[in-house]
Amino acid sequence: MDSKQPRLNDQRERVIVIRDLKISFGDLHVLRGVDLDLYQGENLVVLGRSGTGKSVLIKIISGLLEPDEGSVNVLGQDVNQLNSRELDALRLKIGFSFQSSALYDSMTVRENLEFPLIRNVRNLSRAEINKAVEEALEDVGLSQTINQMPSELSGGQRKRIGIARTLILKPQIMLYDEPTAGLDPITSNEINNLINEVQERHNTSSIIITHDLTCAKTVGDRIAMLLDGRFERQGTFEEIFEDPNDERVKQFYEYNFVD
Ligand SMILES: Nc1ncnc2c1ncn2[C@@H]1O[C@H](COP(=O)(O)OP(=O)(O)OP(=O)(O)O)[C@@H](O)[C@H]1O
Repeated sequence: MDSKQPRLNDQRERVIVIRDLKISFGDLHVLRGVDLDLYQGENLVVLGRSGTGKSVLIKIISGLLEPDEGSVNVLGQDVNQLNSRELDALRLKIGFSFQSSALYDSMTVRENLEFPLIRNVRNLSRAEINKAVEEALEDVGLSQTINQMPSELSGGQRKRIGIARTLILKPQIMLYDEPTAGLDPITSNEINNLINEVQERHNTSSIIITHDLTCAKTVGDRIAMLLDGRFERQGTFEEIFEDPNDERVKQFYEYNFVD
């Protein structure tokens, strides 16, 4: 399988800028000086073994956790300086696709998609809501499921609907936490393609956290590997994995299967 041709924006506008980020829990120094840039329109894959602090990083970016040191700027705003109302407004511009973001089983697909709209956007007409739901379903290629219940859908379809529910608020940044976890290779491939389609259609900037190197290779314009609390290695998939001498990188590669 070929790697993705990196899609790098000429103007290189940055939507996330993180500098010297540090956080510890007691004696556990999780992030020890993280520097990271996310450029407009790119897919950045964050790789790292379990417990290296990937979820902590996402929580800091979204203002759910405060770092001990360092700066986090998201869409031009210093996250640590925002009050709770400003943070809520910023979070509406970020789409979270988490493993735990399950659909409501008692609601149809349509109702699941309407839910974030009705809760977060005031004064929408019925026609506007219908249009937004239809567009979001088209985005994920599942228009025909609009009146179905989540229990009638496959795991991959549910995942796509979950992503549609996030896209309906037209986020500028997408954060995908292990998007292919628990999915078979064919369904994983569909989700990887969807991540690329979302990027192309909406020019969204995304961080994709994954252990899955096939996912990293398929969706990543750039890969950042979290090692010992820092992004010591950043680059294209080939750049990251071409150095056979770095034992930690090698171990990670050998742990996975990439065709
Ligand atoms: N609120 C907290 N209080 C104490 N320790 C925490 C807290 N949040 C995270 N940790 C610890 O920080 C470390 C990093 O956790 P994190 O969830 O970010 O790992 P991860 O890289 O996302 O792992 P995985 O790939 O398994 O999800 C872990 O050792 C975890 O126990």
